Amino acid sequence: MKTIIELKNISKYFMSSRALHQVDLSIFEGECLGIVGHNGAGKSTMVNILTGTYPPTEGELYIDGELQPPGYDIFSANSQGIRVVFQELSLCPNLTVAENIKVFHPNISGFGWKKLAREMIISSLDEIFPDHGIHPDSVVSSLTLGQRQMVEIAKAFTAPDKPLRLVILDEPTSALDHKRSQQLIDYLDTLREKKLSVIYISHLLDEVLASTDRIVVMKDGIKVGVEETATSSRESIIELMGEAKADIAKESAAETALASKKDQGAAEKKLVIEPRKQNGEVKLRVHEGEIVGLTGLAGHGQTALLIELFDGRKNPDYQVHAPVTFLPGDRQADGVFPIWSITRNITVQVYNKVRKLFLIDSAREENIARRWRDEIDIKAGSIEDNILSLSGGNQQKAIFSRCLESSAKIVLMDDPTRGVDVGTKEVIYRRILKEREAGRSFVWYTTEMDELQYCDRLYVFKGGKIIAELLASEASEEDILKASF
Ligand SMILES: Nc1ncnc2c1ncn2[C@@H]1O[C@H](COP(=O)(O)OP(=O)(O)OP(=O)(O)O)[C@@H](O)[C@H]1O
Repeated sequence: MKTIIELKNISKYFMSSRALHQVDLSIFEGECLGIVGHNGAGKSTMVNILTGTYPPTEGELYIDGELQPPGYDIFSANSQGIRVVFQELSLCPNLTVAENIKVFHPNISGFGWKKLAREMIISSLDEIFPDHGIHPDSVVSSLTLGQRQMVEIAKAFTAPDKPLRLVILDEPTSALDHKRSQQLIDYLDTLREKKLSVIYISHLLDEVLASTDRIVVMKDGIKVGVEETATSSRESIIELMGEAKADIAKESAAETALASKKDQGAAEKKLVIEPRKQNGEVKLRVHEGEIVGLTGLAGHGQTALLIELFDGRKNPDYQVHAPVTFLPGDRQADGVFPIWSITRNITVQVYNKVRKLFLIDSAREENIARRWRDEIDIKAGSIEDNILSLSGGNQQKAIFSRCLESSAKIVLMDDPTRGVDVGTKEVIYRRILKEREAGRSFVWYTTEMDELQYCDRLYVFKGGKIIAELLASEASEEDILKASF
């Protein structure tokens, strides 16, 4: 197979923190290459070096056998047909979808630019996500997170000037539901014939196994293995990522079995969320010590309901009888406080715990942050570093810690494990189950079918309304999909 891009002996340091160490990697023409690894393993850093966002501290990058000079940057990468869809989406929220295409392709100009930009994005969306329902004149901020992710992906595949060589997708399905994720995987399958190479980075190992030809496994900035997908398995990948995590994954099966038996008895428990009026429609009810899952196709009102429940003023339909906390789905827009440290991001909701008279006691703050860092493995140089120095998945863990540290009795979660690695997810699930035992209630919207097995009851959404209530222990994936349509 023809090698189109090669990384040789690449290392990257941020001050004294090592993100990549002596990594060699070849990318073949027309292949779909998976990259997996725990949070902070160095996947995004590798992408940033490939796309010229950062220069490597040492090492060489070859494209078509030619060594790239020290000034290799995002423009050089773009001009050689290398594109990326970053984990944190990059569309301008105040512009329309078509205007974003114009910003991305400045060469589209003249009187007809708008028509051209509209056609370009719609034909790409139609090809990847049939029946997507996105209008090119919609302002991006009015789209759901999933729709923005679809636009971002479709945008990467538009190429008015030069042919594409490599498209890098970093966690492309993190806000997409099952149907849209499958559409993307089907589309990637068609690219081999066009000799377009793809790098697919994801913590969803089943998706990586379904879409790639080879899988590179990263651990602590080092490439620890390359597997042929055809002979690889979920277990062998987890093993390469670290044995401890493989053990955790095995234990989780037992936890899951325990979780699925937990719905009994809920009826006798106190209701903490209940509808104000019953008008014949299915309405959400949440009991003390219960995990309620919200499901259905993405963007059908699940996030909107969580926001309504969080903000009492927007909530005409429900009575909430206990304090709530909210774990937002859009990490960059609503989750992190970007100028604060990791510690302050974790403790911002619990000033009562860190206050000493009228001052904040930084030792107390640090104790809380350290406890969470150790429990859910937040990979940070120092917990006093800025939150943005963390990898995406580690930022997500900090936000999760913030919510669970609060004393709120009800935790509203919008896709809480988005971008979190497979080992830590299991730790998070166990923590949620433990909190439920202690009487906490969770309302959990997830785009991952697997996570629904941790819930007691499920509500399926369609067109902004709840259309079905299912008992999690009795509902199969098929039942949920049937109800969604
Ligand atoms: N701008 C930065 N400043 C300081 N450290 C950074 C910066 N960017 C990344 N790092 C560090 O480099 C390491 C690798 O991060 P990277 O984002 O590549 O991980 P990742 O494998 O993509 O993780 P995730 O799965 O969470 O996205 C992490 O320890 C991270 O904290």
